[in-house]
Amino acid sequence: MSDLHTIPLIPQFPLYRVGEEFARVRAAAPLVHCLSNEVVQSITANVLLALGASPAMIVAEEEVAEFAAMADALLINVGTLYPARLLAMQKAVTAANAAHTPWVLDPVAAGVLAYRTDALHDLLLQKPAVIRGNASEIMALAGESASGKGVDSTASSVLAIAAAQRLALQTGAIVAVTGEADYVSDGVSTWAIPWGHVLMTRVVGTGCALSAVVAAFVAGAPDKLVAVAAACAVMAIAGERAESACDGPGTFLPAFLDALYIMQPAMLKAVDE
Ligand SMILES: Nc1ncnc2c1ncn2[C@@H]1O[C@H](COP(=O)(O)OP(=O)(O)O)[C@@H](O)[C@H]1O
Ligand SMILES: Cc1ncsc1CCOP(=O)(O)O
Repeated sequence: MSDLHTIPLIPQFPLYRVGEEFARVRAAAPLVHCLSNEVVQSITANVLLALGASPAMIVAEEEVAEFAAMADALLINVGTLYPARLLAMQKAVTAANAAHTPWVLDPVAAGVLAYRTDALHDLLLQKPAVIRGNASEIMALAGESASGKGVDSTASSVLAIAAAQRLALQTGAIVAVTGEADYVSDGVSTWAIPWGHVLMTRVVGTGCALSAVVAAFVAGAPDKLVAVAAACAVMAIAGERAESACDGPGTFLPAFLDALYIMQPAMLKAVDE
């Protein structure tokens, strides 16, 4: 585990680049094939729609390969994993790789349960473009003896920076570790995304929806590291704005969707200049 005294200084991702990436995604309106968990389907689809992307939850073993090849990006989230779903995921990933469709892995509760942890290690061999998880999940995948509290992290993201960098080098994926601040790394360069609000952890699915947004941003991206950092920033900034317009978790969710919908790429540029 990293030691607080050895945490490197990580540069903050510039807001003007968030604006540029957001403009690219809004213009492209990417089609995102989501094989997510059964808890977060609705918030995931709504977040993608509010942003301007097109979600499709195509999950049947008979259909996933065909759809992964026509989508702009694929999301694999193991939150509610069972054998039939895992088989569909493996077929979707194989087809995505053959069609050069980038895919994102959300390793929900990695390290907590043996079945999903074994499945995740197999999926890692299939070259995800991005891995997005909380600190416990990223540390577990990087080989540390970390374990979350079910689907939640028991560690701070700042303590998982080294694990994220190592996992990126091991897999060739961009790794995003999220929490109080988000850190995005390709193993060589690392960006910090300092925005967000703790209320985002009091409604289910913000992390899972973020992984879907990461998939939307990575579709056709000229620079995947920049795309993933921008995706994290857009969600975190929307979280801050929603918090100031709500009373608690019940009103946070609609305020969050509104914040994503209202957000304009040009506004993000202007704040930084
Ligand atoms: N303590 C916090 N303060 C501010 N933002 C947070 C905090 N915890 C999580 N977030 C934000 O919530 C979103 C989901 O992250 P996280 O809770 O780490 O994912 P997961 O749901 O997979 O555990 C991210 O955009 C992150 O920036
Ligand atoms: C509660 C729960 N149980 C299995 S998957 C899941 C959703 C986790 O969503 P998130 O980590 O984004 O809050």
